Amino acid sequence: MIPAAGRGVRLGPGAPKALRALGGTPMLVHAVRAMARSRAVSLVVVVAPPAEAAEVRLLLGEHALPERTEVLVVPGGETRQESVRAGLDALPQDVTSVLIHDAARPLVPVDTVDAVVEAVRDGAGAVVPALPLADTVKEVEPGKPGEPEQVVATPERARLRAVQTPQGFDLATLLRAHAAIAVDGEGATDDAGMVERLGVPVLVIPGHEEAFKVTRPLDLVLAEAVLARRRATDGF
Ligand SMILES: Nc1ccn([C@@H]2O[C@H](COP(=O)(O)OP(=O)(O)OP(=O)(O)O)[C@@H](O)[C@H]2O)c(=O)n1
Ligand SMILES: C[C@](O)(CO)[C@H](O)COP(=O)(O)O
Repeated sequence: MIPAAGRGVRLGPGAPKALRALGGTPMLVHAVRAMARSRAVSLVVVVAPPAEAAEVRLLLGEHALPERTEVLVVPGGETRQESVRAGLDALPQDVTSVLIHDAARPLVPVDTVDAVVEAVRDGAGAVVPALPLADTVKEVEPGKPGEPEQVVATPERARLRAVQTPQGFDLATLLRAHAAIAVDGEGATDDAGMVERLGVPVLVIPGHEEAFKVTRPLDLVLAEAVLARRRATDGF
């Protein structure tokens, strides 16, 4: 499943982020192709910005994908979590495992996708690809408006990871996590975060530098450079 219904406010004004061009092709198309490159993926559910769902259907019809890949487009919600919920509701009954991948991570290598799949097939209830941090991270006490923040703690960096997507799940476990959050939970910024709260172990596997999220304008500059290098060396 590819949540793609965000506006991309941090990227600056323009079309919804998933529809903005990367190397002349919408970011969403790159993300769908990145997932479809894995032979384990037979269905891609795209969660589109509600106002652009018809446009997204047309767009995906116009761009080549492997023949074995079925694509379904559903409208998303106000938050990423609501969009993922909409995507889960659209899954066919026979699905037992799901990968959830941000449209905003268009350049994830297929080896990373396959490594997540393998870990789920090996029995993990939830799997996240992750990388160690390069910066030191501070926990802060947010000040009142106009006042500076104060540092309250410095978590031990060696124990921290920056988490990427695709995140892989046993579908029943993820559905249980969503149901629990709907009853009494605060939202989570990633899908594995919800599963953690059930007390289900979340397995960490190595992420990849090229699976970075396009969030701010400089990320788009980096994505263009990575794509140009791939096109020059790998021809895609
Ligand atoms: N209501 C939402 C919000 C986000 N997403 C998706 O979740 C992924 C990760 O979100 P992010 O990169 O934060 O995207 P935006 O919400 O678009 O970014 P911003 O906060 O800058 O607006 C993206 O693929 C985005 O399209 C979604 O499907 N539905
Ligand atoms: C799911 C995610 O990409 C994992 O790092 C991230 O939490 C999404 O956060 P965003 O604020 O919606 O970009």
